[in-house]
Amino acid sequence: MTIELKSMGYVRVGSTDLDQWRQFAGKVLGLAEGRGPNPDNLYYQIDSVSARLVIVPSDVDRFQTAGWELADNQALQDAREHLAAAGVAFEEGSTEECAERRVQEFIRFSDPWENTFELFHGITYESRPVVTPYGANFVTADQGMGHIVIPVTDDVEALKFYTETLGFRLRDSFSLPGELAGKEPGSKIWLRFLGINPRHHSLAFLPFPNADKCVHIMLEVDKLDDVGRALERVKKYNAPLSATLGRHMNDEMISFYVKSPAGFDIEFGTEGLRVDDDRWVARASTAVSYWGHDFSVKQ
Ligand SMILES: Cc1ccc(O)c(O)c1CC[C@@H]1C(=O)CC[C@]2(C)C(=O)CC[C@@H]12
Ligand SMILES: [Fe+2]
Repeated sequence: MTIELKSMGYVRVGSTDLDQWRQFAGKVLGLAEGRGPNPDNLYYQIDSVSARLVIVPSDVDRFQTAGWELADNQALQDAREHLAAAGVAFEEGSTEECAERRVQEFIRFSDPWENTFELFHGITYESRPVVTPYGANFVTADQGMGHIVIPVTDDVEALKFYTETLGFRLRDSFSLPGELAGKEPGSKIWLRFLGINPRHHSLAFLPFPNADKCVHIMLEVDKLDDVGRALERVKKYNAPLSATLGRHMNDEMISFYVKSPAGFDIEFGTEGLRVDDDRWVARASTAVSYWGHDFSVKQ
């Protein structure tokens, strides 16, 4: 028995200044503001799902959690048994918390590096088509909301945890010099890219500590023009660019990175690779990008 995650379903972020997020999510990223049960929160849609990105008032600006989607109640029950057998503690989401996430049921757990995630089923979706502010169409459906990169401190244990315990599949690896993590010169640490659906990676981990529990979240649109338009809005609204436009080697995504009000980056891209698990073999990329992605612009 293994957990069968379907996709990344939603992301929740704490904010000290919701107006900053209103401008960033609505005007810079071009997400559609929706409605939800708590009038104090901001709810964003990128497709028919009621609430993909939720901004919650908080005394700290930070990533809170992401929800991973399971097929149904039976799959969530299997996941509870699997986590219990693996010795991973979890909590049940309350009725109010489920209503707030617009899901039928969820559980919450932490990985060994204090990254908190949720597993859910039964997300709600809206009858009216979503109309985003600048007309971009986001690539979701079987590929989910996008991908997330999180920090871990032990890449060997993290690969075991995310593949054996949570059922992610290894899609690509990229090495960095061990010195970056205080290891001996000449050693390597591994950035691992893991998938659960045709999206090349839904989760990646960076093998060194980061005070923020999120390095970046990637959102994908279906046209290069909408990446270009978003990049123009980054400049127009003076949002801090973290990396220039480029094309990644492993998933072939053309993207740029912009700093969100929570401190982590949003990667905004297009043309990400779809993979077929029956044919895919895990590879090891030898560069971050074919071209571009200059991270030295980061302030
Ligand atoms: C290498 C790579 C391929 C596809 C991606 O979607 C993707 O986000 C990345 C990683 C980019 C990554 C980063 O976000 C933060 C700074 C990083 C860790 C580096 O120092 C090298 C790779 C960079
Ligand atoms: Fe990424």
